Amino acid sequence: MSYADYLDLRTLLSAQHPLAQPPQHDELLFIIQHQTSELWFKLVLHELRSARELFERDELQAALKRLARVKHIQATLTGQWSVLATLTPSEYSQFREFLATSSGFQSVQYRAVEFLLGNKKAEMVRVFDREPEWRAVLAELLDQPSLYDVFLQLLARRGFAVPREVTDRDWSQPYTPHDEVLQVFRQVYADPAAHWDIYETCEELVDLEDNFQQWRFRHLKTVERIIGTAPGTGGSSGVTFLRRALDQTFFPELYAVRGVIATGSVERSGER
Ligand code: HEM
Ligand SMILES: N[C@@H](CC(=O)c1ccccc1NC=O)C(=O)O
Repeated sequence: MSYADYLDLRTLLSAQHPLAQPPQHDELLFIIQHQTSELWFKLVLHELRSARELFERDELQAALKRLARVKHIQATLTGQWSVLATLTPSEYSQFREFLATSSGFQSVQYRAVEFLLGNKKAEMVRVFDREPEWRAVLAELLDQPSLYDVFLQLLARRGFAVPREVTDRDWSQPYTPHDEVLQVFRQVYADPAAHWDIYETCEELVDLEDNFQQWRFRHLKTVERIIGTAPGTGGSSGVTFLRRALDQTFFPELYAVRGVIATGSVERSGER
């Protein structure tokens, strides 16, 4: 077996099909930027699914190893935006019309990562009505607990007061924050040494979300410099839509607890 056989390079390297007529030099960059992102999304999914299973089996250290790898992949994905940022508005406008109404909305792997991390949006499954295998993958993930859901179940098994409505619920629904969960994290963050592995896992999850937000931010800023405030090919408002995504959080109580710790028991003396 050769290098090319093992890696199936004939398939991989013949999968770039620029559409612009006359051909445009920069379309290959656009295609490869997306394809490499999709390859990394594939590995992120593989690692996150495994991390979720390890949480279910109470194998926290092994799960953390998976998350550490995901964080490095995210850093690569975020760094990669600088390659696409070399695409100027003039260059992009040479082939944008050939993309028609296709858009990142239709990335099944991206949506799968969002679902696994807990951003459940049932309506996004319908995007894949005409691609039944992909629709099935997403429908299955929609109905399964997210990484955060299984982490909260693990905390309940460890004896923390995580309410029943959190550990046993309709997983297809978006997660809603609970004060009881915030109190659990308050306990953990008030005495890290007493709950070290849990504390470490919480911080890994925050890193993961932080990295995800950095990817979103670089997407937004790259899009802004290439198409400004033009609406997206997928029918959204474009950068306004992308900016709103930055307000979303996968792990609400892990962010809320920071305010609690920062303020401690000190009463605030009026807002300014
Ligand atoms: C010139 C480059 C790019 C532009 C102008 C652009 C623009 C946009 C816009 C405007 C949207 C909102 C949906 C729409 O109305 O189309 C969007 C969504 C999206 N884009 Fe891009 N994008 C670019 C490159 C990329 C790349 C390289 C990726 C990597 C895979 C990507 C992944 C996504 C994803 C996953 C979404 C859905 C986000 C969500 O639903 O929150 N985009 N993009
Ligand atoms: N939404 C982009 C088009 C775009 O970026 C795109 C088009 C086809 C396949 C992937 C894409 N990437 C991310 O949205 C635009 O409005 O120009």
